[in-house]
Amino acid sequence: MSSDSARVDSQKAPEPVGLYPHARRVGNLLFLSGVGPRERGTKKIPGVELDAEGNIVSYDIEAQCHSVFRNVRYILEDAGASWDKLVDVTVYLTDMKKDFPTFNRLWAEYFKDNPPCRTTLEINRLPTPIAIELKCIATIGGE
Ligand SMILES: N/C(=C\C=C\C(=O)O)C(=O)O
Repeated sequence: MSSDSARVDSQKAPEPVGLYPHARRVGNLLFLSGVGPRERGTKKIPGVELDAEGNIVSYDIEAQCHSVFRNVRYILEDAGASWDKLVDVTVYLTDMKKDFPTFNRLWAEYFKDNPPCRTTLEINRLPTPIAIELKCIATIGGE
């Protein structure tokens, strides 16, 4: 890995599910790895009911949205950035038709009238049994 970026490992966000940091800083930009609605130190996913094989039986998208926004905030804060420094967010939903209206409403509540750029995509499956994952870029420092 190039040494001209600094690794960020959050102590509050959920543990990565593979070999990647929570974020990397390059100059005054902060690139976050994709993060979902999980809780650090537990396999529990807010609002999700799983069967014995770990397949999703049901989930509450509102609980997942609150959780994933909280995790993004944790990573930003542990990196020395903040929520209002987000500039670009890619949103992955596993069920656009069902979950987009709720997600879109909560997004507006979290960002009020100064939101970052956003791209929302539907994908078939995420690496963990979650319904939403965010990929974020923020600015940091240099002010
Ligand atoms: N970023 C990745 C997974 C994140 C999953 C989660 O936070 O639940 C990845 O595998 O690249």
